[in-house]
Amino acid sequence: MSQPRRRPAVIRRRARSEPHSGRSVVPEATVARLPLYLRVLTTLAEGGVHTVSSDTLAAAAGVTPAKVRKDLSHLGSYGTRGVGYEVDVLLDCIAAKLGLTEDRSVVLVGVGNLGHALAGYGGFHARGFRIVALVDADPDRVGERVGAVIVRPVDELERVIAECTVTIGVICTPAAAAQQVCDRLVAAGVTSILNFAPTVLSVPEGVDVRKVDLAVELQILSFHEARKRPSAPREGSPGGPTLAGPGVAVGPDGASPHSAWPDRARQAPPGLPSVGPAADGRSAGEVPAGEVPAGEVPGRGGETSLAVGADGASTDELTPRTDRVRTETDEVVRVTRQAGQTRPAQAVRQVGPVRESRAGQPAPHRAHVGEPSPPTRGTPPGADALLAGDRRRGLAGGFAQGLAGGGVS
Ligand SMILES: NC(=O)c1ccc[n+]([C@@H]2O[C@H](COP(=O)([O-])OP(=O)(O)OC[C@H]3O[C@@H](n4cnc5c(N)ncnc54)[C@H](O)[C@@H]3O)[C@@H](O)[C@H]2O)c1
Repeated sequence: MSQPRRRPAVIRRRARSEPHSGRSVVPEATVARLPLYLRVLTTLAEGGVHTVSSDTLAAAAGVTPAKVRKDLSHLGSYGTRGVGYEVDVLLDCIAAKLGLTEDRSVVLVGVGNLGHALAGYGGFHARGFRIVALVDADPDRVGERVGAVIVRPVDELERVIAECTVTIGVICTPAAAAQQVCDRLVAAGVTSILNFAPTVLSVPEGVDVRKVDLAVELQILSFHEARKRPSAPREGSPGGPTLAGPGVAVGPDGASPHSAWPDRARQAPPGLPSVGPAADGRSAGEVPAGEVPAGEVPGRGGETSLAVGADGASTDELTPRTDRVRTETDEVVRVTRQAGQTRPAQAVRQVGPVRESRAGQPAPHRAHVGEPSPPTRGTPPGADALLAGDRRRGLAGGFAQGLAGGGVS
């Protein structure tokens, strides 16, 4: 079954040119941030903005300007001093690097609660991913229509993959069935798997697996909640965790690796893994000993501050950086003031206090209506307004809506 290719207008237009031809290795952490830049750039391009500074791009993506410049240098894109990056060119580069100049066909296995929500989410198509087939083992589900796709029996998995030239499989089955489903996907030619089942999959070399676990994300948030509001250990819970200090939970053996960071020392013990992906998209292994662990920001008094990402749903965008919160707030304040609105603070959801800049200095500016905001250096006219608007829309979280209601946003 061959479907006509449909790309988002902006990316489709970009596909004509191919400015990036390099085959250099791009670090995984950079790859993880490229989709963030792509989303920002797409918004800018759709709004008719031609250039963007690294400062503006960084603020919108939730990373530092230095990180933006470094990331983009891996693509051979250096921008122009005083001008910034050409939005069109950069969009081309990133789309090409991510392989988004062609549509990717996806098969989803396990059309239960989660599978339904994912299959019904329209945002994947807009980003170049078509769920071309839905497969389930339950005869009662077979024949059901979800969006434009009809659920097929799992017996047809191999045939579906061959028919639709599927290269990406999404597993939404119970954990017990996931490995077997994975094996079948791989045997049928699928080389990339997105696994939602709470189990570790074993795959041969050449097959990539990404795991999504929202419960893990909640647990990480819980970790920070516990640090913000340390509570006394529950009495009478033998074997349960005890508190060795403010927010530092250790197991009965005193050696829980994920929670053994001293609250104020702000240093990851050498050799211990991070509890989650680093704020800048690096994997745990990339955070050198001595650097602030994922989910933490340096600050006085052991404070931790978290900013929910622009779409409220992405792991990579859960960026615990005080300066990002402040920057976004400032931009939203400025834009909403221009628009004559009076309640800009609603546009930023912030978990935890924001008291300091990353350098540990008192914050020069807090967002209050009527307060002047600092100018953003090198920002082309319209870019900030566009991005602030995007962030406001993003807070509604199309993906989250899809998950909650199974609807298409
Ligand atoms: N990663 C996350 O953040 C996250 C969030 C929610 C649920 N989950 C996981 O996603 C999975 C699905 O959760 P759910 O609530 O949708 O469950 P569900 O029971 O509603 O749906 C599971 C579906 O898989 C089908 N299935 C079972 N075995 C199969 C097989 N061998 N081949 C094909 N289909 C098969 C079932 O018929 C059912 O339709 C579970 O493993 C759950 O733990 C993960």
